[in-house]
Amino acid sequence: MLRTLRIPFSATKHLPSRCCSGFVSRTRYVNQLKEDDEACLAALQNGHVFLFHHLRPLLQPTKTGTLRPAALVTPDVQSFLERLGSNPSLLKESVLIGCSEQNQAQFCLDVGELDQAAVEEACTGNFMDLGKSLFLLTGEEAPLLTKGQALLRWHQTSRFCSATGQLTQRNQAGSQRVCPSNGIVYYPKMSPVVIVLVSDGKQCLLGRQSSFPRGMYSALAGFCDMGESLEEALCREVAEEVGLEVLSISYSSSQHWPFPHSSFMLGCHATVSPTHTQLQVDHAELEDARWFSVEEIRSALK
Ligand SMILES: NC(=O)c1ccc[n+]([C@@H]2O[C@H](COP(=O)([O-])OP(=O)(O)OC[C@H]3O[C@@H](n4cnc5c(N)ncnc54)[C@H](O)[C@@H]3O)[C@@H](O)[C@H]2O)c1
Ligand SMILES: [Mg+2]
Repeated sequence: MLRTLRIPFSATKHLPSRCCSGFVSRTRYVNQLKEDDEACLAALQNGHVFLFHHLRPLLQPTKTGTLRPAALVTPDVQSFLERLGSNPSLLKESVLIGCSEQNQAQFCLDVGELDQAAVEEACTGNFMDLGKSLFLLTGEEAPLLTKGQALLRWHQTSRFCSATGQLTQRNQAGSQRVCPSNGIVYYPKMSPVVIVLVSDGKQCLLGRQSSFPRGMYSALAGFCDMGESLEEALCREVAEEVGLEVLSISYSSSQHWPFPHSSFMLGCHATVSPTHTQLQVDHAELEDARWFSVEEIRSALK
């Protein structure tokens, strides 16, 4: 059986935004801050901080009536933290998420230990569910919040060494945690997931899980198993979920997906033989799977 992985040139359209020549220097600056705790602490003093409350980001209204993530300057954050009687070292729990085009380091901080309403009043904003926020934000701002939430969640749920049970210590950037007794270094974890639009040349295959909102169908998806290639995971998932054999694969693009934990979604197209399209749906995984014509997809997207 022929199974090929083709990376089309169009994948370049998904490269990160690099509108000015500072991309390399910003990238290296962020990398340096991950390595150097003192430099990272100094950058925090002059940086921008995005606040979360129990992993829900703070959004502020703009003059045009839209919402934006609140990029607060550190002295302002420090002063209202003091005013609200927070632990003085709370600011140091910020995690580094990037660097703006104005060369300002960007951090996230979860202030879940403080009274939510008091923080919202001090910052003239509201903490919102991340899933809902993503429908309200522009493409450029949403990834900052998903990255920040994922990193904050990882620190909140990965505090102990799985070999010794001891509390691990994070570096200032929050890019790793180290066990003080055996030196094991832990890095933020993502699970690779393949998501695939299967086609027989005329129709495409979509499925739905019983947990999806009514009427929603999506491309097939599944977690990669240990030791599998992307291609192997894709062929296994399609075989498991709908009982079809894939003939060819092309990679499309990738995306970090924060729900329910951090997944690294690898988007692909795949073809099956137009003479072997009979589905055998595994109802333990999918409530339904169906072939859809181009016209049906067009009218659903409208
Ligand atoms: N169409 C879709 O299903 C769709 C669309 C968009 C995003 N996603 C995301 O893709 C991810 C995977 O999709 P799925 O649920 O269909 O996967 P799946 O088909 O692999 O089935 C999920 C099951 O796989 C097992 N599993 C194996 N490795 C796992 C891991 N690292 N983490 C959690 N469970 C693991 C668990 O038993 C789990 O119940 C989900 O997180 C989902 O949010 C899926
Ligand atoms: Mg699945």
